[in-house]
Amino acid sequence: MTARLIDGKAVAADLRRAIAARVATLGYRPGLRVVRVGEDPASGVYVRNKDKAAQEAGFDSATLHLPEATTEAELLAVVARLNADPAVDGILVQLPLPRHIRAEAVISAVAPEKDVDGFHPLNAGRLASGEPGLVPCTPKGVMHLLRAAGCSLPGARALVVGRSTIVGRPMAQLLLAADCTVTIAHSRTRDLAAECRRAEILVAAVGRPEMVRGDWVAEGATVIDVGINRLESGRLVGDVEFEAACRRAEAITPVPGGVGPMTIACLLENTLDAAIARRGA
Ligand SMILES: Nc1nc2c(c(=O)[nH]1)N[C@@H](CN(C=O)c1ccc(C(=O)N[C@@H](CCC(=O)O)C(=O)O)cc1)CN2
Repeated sequence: MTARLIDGKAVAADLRRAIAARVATLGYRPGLRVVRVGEDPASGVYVRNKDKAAQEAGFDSATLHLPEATTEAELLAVVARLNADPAVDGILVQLPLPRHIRAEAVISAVAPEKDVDGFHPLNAGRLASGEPGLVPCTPKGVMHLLRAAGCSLPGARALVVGRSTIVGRPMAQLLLAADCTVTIAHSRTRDLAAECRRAEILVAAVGRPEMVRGDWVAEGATVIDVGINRLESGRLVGDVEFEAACRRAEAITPVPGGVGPMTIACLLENTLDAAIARRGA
């Protein structure tokens, strides 16, 4: 079997077009502010791409780039100002932050109704309770991809490899909300290979290059690779051994061009939802 590729670029482009069309019907431009602290080069690329996508969709978007030496108190003051600004519908603080700033303190300081990353504990709690709220962009994007790929979710055995608060946990909650039978695997899981081989839907979000071996993939599985790892050669690879997995999976996301583009499209979707919730349609 050679797996069908799930084209994240195309699905993201469709979603972005639909969002732009909806924005054009509003009597205002949804406001997005992305805060970047320091000089992490990858963050620089992601923040630029977010700003560009937001502008293209008709948002009022801007990036606040603060120096590496910004203190936690200074960053919290910036967040407080954005919370109070009526022109701002969505606030995103790009991660990772410099080591001297506690990410949890900053995430908790963002007003939950403007938390377009969906990382605030209130939004995490809403997701866990099955209540409506803002949902983290990467797992939300994965759900769009599974649906676009025609994957049948109710009752499916889904395995999420990784338990981060940003991807693994919300991913498991979203799959559960879609009636999958969900397992979360992590660094202490015994016999990860056996767990993977049982999965009809396998979501890898561990951040370790090609850790999920091709022969761990069940015949006919749908494989979603959330990992984006840059090797010393400069090549980007996912968390799944792609070529070997393609021989067993029915459908698979590539890296790049799979989940990554969906993260940005879903940021726009969250910002549009936050704007409509605050200001109306
Ligand atoms: N506040 C946040 N910080 C971070 C998040 C997040 O959702 N919120 N996620 C990641 C980085 N990220 C967005 O911020 C992101 C990563 C990758 C991509 C993407 O499109 N990747 C491309 C490849 C890009 C390349 O060549 O390097 C792809 O997969 O095709 C988009 C967004 C951490 N921080």
